[in-house]
Amino acid sequence: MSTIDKIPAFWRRRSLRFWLATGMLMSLAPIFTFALTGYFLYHGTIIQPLVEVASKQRHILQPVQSIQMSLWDVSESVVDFAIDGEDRHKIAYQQQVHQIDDNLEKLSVAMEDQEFDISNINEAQDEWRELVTLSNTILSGESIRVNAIVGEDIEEFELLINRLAHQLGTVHDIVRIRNEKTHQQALASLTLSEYLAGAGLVISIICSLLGVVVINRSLVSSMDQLASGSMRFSDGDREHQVEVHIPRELANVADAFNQMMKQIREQEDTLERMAITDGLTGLYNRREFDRLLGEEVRRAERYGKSVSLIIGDIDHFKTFNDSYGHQAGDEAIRSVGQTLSENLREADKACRFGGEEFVIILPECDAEAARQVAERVRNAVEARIFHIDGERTAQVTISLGVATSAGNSDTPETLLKRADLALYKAKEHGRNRVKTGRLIHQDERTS
Ligand SMILES: Nc1nc2c(ncn2[C@@H]2O[C@H](COP(=O)(O)OP(=O)(O)OP(=O)(O)O)[C@@H](O)[C@H]2O)c(=O)[nH]1
Repeated sequence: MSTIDKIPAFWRRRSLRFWLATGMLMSLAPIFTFALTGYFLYHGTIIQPLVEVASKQRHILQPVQSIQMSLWDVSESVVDFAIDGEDRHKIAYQQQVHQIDDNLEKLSVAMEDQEFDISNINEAQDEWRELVTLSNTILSGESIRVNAIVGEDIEEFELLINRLAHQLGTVHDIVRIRNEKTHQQALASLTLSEYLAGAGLVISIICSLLGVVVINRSLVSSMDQLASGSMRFSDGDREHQVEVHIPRELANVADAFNQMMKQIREQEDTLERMAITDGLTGLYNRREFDRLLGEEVRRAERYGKSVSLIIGDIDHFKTFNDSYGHQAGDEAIRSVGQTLSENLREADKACRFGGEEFVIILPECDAEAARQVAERVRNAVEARIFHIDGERTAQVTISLGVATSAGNSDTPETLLKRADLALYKAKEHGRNRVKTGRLIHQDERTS
């Protein structure tokens, strides 16, 4: 499966903006999510209960504590009055009574507001009223000493004070217990929030890493591919294709790059072909022939095989040119070139040696086989009728010289020389014929 097949169609060709936005969203989404969740969680389960606790503290526990303090002042004023009968105790008592009345009222309203059971507070109010009645009775007496009656009243007064204090203590405890419960719940929520914040942090880090991967996959690795593709091409790897599919912008660059590389490849191929071929016939040119002959002679030498060489020259070509014109001469050369290509094996290499001369390299081909090839070519050239100016037709013949090198008997130059001598003989013996060159001696080769 190629890389492109692994990318679902939806993701292919998505723009750079899309990938950057996706990467950023992946990084930031968990942070926003956890921030919002955290806010609602903190607000609903921690802040709100704590605010409630503080509010209860202020609206219930404060009046309770204030009443409890005032009760001791009331007790002190009444008892002191019973002892010394001074009016200042009455004044202090009245002030405390007002305060306790006020606070009891506030307490009752606050507890009702906060949906507490107010039976205790009602009982406390009843006991307070009883206490006020008894206190008023004590404070109306003239004695400055504690007599028997006042003593009884004082005892009952203290009993009532204690009961009221106890009642207020119960109210205080009820509120405190509920506050503690709320506090505990807030603390549990705080712990849960801490875990969630930890998990959120981990998820945020993972998502941020995923965001980095998305940006890396979409941008950095695509750019790396482009860079490595350019490097490979400059290092000579002409077949490498840059595979970039995301983001769209870089995929377009990759497409343009691949297209450009294809054009360069094609131009290079054309140039390479032009450098080794002859423009008129499409056969190998003289330079390539020199290289190919050297290569084949060396190969034959190394493996102890034979290699043959045929040189052909169009007969009376000067006369042909003079009769039909230079363009017709070119047509004749092209026609002979095509005849050669059509009558050779794939391994054989036909070249235009220059002018109206051709050479054929026949690897792993002995003298007799080469002679037969030359004969076949000669016949084919003679039989071919070609058009020279749209209307007229013409024919040419060709003389051919053949030379064969067995093992290390020849160098490229001696093989060529022998084939050339054979061609000369073919011309001498009347043209349109094949002649085979004799073996050259060692001293001839080195001279
Ligand atoms: N049209 C054309 N003529 C060429 C080309 N190259 C060489 N010639 C001509 O080919 C002719 C070769 O003539 P010669 O070397 O005298 O030989 P020939 O007339 O073929 O006689 P033989 O080879 O002895 O049969 C010359 O007139 C060259 O000008 C070419 O590319 N095109």
